[in-house]
Amino acid sequence: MNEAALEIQSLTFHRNARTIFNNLSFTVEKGKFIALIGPNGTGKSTLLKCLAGINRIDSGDIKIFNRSLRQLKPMEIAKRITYMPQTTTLETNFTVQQVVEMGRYPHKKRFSRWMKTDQLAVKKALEQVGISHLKHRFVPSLSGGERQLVYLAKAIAQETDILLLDEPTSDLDIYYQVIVTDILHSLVQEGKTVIAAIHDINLATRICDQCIFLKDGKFVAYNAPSDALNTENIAKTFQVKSIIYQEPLMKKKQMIPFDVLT
Ligand SMILES: Nc1ncnc2c1ncn2[C@@H]1O[C@H](COP(=O)(O)OP(=O)(O)OP(=O)(O)O)[C@@H](O)[C@H]1O
Repeated sequence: MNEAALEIQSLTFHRNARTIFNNLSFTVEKGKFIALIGPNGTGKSTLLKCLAGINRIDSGDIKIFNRSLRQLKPMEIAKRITYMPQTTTLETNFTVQQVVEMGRYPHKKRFSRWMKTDQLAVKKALEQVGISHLKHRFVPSLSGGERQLVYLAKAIAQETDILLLDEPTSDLDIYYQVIVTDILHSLVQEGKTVIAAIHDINLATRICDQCIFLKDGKFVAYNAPSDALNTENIAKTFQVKSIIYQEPLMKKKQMIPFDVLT
């Protein structure tokens, strides 16, 4: 097993007196791509926000590369973890370039100068995501999919070891789904750890190293997709009947939902 990028020990989190997670423990290996799969309202975004230090957990501990989040200041966390939210509606009138530059803020001291490394990181992220041509556009003028790419570029420009992405492909057409999937793969190849909430089960299980099926704050499965993707886990997680088949060209399991369980 690789070094642990994240160790979650007995995580408990309540919201408005409701328990979202109770004593949840798991480990994420460095350099793995984890897909977080589960129904609406089951806690995927909440979990990502806990891991990013945005949601303060009630008890337990989250360690990133062996250091507890509790010991780290927000700027220190932001040098190690990028969190890309699900909602990409930014009303403020920033250009694409300015938003991607915000990814560099954790690396800057107050009043410190903009360095060549910052400029290069922004340029590289814009190019990698394929949105250099949009850099002077104002973000509110972009389509939903274009905005999602801007936020991904910002996350990449932050140059962290761990990326937590909430629905990074939900607004994208199939062309950009493939582009973004390739980008995420190359980040993982570089040794980065990616956890992404993804609703498209076939996409998620095709591209990840391991997937978490989450239901009401509990793990139904945390395994390689070839093991985790089965009719029982789909039924337990989504209350849906499904057919699982082996796609012959990619040799990956895929799923067709066909009825709800009553
Ligand atoms: N700020 C908030 N205040 C109160 N309740 C919240 C808040 N954010 C989320 N919740 C509730 O916490 C639960 C988990 O929400 P969360 O957003 O984590 O679900 P999710 O699995 O990401 O769902 P989706 O797939 O719909 O995005 C839901 O019942 C949601 O209504």
